[in-house]
Amino acid sequence: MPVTGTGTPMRRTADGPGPEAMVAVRDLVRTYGGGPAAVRALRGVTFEVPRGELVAVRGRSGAGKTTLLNLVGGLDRPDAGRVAVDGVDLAGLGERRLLELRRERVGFVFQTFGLIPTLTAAENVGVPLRLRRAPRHEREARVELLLSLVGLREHAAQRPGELSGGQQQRVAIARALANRPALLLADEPTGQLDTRTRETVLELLRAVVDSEGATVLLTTHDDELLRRADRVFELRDGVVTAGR
Ligand SMILES: Nc1ncnc2c1ncn2[C@@H]1O[C@H](COP(=O)(O)OP(=O)(O)OP(=O)(O)O)[C@@H](O)[C@H]1O
Repeated sequence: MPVTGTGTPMRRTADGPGPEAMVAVRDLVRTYGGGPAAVRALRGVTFEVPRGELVAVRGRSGAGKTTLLNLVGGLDRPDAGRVAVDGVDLAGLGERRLLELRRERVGFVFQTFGLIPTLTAAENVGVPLRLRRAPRHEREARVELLLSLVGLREHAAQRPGELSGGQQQRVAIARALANRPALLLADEPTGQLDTRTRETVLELLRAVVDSEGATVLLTTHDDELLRRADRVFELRDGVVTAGR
């Protein structure tokens, strides 16, 4: 069973992103607050994420990485500039269409995990499948596969409060992959993992890109993850530059 994506590996472009980039960001500006206390998190960010690549954004704490992922995922709106996902300009979408795009095309791994505390690990992973009313047998098979891929089969019945930070992070990754998103957005997806589980997650992220044709945009400080990325951007002083 495919882990994610469309099932068809996407075309790779050797000489940079073409017009059909999965994510295209132009002159993105996001300022929090106003007056002298205003924080200019993004000051004109432009970059593209080609389809079928694993792209990493690095930058110091507070550089604006989470802000950028939230804008790409349509969880927040920019003050200026454009975000297009899969050729769709997010500015042109109302809240309902944005929600549909997120549910159907995008998987999120948040730094804070965003798990529902009253649900078990398995139920959390199954949430996106319930939302799209997947039949029960499909849901159960998919949840089981994903939990074993992230090494958590034995923890299926535990609630987030009964799991370690690293285990919760892996539940969040499994949940983000539940609907086979074309685009996976992940904020520091290996931040809480030990060496062994980190390797599992690194391999999983590569697999969703290499075997399933998904596109991954993530933020990280993890050198090993940066090494395995197809492309690295650096976010510094509110703008993005090529990171390597
Ligand atoms: N809701 C908010 N209100 C006010 N300021 C905010 C808000 N969210 C973020 N900021 C500020 O915007 C800047 C960028 O924050 P962001 O969380 O995007 O950084 P980051 O690169 O993800 O950091 P980290 O690596 O620590 O997660 C920071 O200075 C932060 O304090």
